[in-house]
Amino acid sequence: MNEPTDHNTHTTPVIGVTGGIGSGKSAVAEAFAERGIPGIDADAVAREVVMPGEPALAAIAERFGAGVLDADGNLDRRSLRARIFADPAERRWLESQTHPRIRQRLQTHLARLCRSDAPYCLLISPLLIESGQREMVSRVLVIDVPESLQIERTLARDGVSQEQVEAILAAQSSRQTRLAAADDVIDNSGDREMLIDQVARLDARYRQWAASPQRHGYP
Ligand SMILES: CC(C)(COP(=O)(O)OP(=O)(O)OC[C@H]1O[C@@H](n2cnc3c(N)ncnc32)[C@H](O)[C@@H]1O)[C@@H](O)C(=O)NCCC(=O)NCCS
Ligand SMILES: Nc1ncnc2c1ncn2[C@@H]1O[C@H](COP(=O)(O)OP(=O)(O)OP(=O)(O)O)[C@@H](O)[C@H]1O
Repeated sequence: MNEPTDHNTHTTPVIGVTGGIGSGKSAVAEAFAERGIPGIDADAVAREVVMPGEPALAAIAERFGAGVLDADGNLDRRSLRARIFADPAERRWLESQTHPRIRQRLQTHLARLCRSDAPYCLLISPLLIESGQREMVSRVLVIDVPESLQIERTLARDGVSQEQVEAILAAQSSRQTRLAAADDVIDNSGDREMLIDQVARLDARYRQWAASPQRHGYP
């Protein structure tokens, strides 16, 4: 197992896709995938590191008690979600357990993904800027929507209360902070067709950029 661990060893450039809860990251990733661009989703990797048998799950059960596990020993995500978004100190503790492991696995997944034939690939993460994952990518694509729309779309999608969505939003970077870190922005306040059009335009630019010998500046 000699997986490269440094992002500089990847031959395929990685674009970080970020945005707050319900901004449309998955929808954007799907539109890129339809154009042949693969991606790895940090939320999916975050689920891997708390599977039964993983050290992070044992640490969580020790800290929060067996009440955060279901009858089969799986993480009760709803229960943990309620606890960590009600208490920033508990959230920071959870992140101290999970984020280093998530980062490490993302490196492994990216190393594999970036040996594929794709011209470039994506790292899709809600906390790209907040969690140090920024270092793993060559540029940052922010999916931008007003907070009111984030809340509206998340409420329509998930069985969560408005209060909980607002608590999750409060735990994430502000819209301004995210936009300040952006190399590129997709405005996802319109319909899906508008989203797909923006992805098509960006994909054309990214392909040109990825093929350029020095990959600096804007394509
Ligand atoms: C608290 C948990 C169990 C809730 O699980 P649940 O299935 O309900 O939500 P899911 O994991 O799909 O996350 C949904 C959204 O919540 C937001 N979110 C999740 N964790 C965090 C966090 N630590 N800080 C801010 N927002 C977060 C993100 O926008 C994410 O897309 C889970 O989110 C978790 O383990 N979080 C800690 C790991 C983490 O930071 N993951 C974020 C990706 S690196
Ligand atoms: N342009 C759009 N028009 C209408 N609905 C949309 C649009 N883009 C995304 N949605 C819907 O809004 C919800 C949130 O989008 P999506 O799941 O892609 O966001 P996300 O950023 O991946 O969220 P999370 O961080 O919570 O995983 C989904 O139900 C999705 O189908």
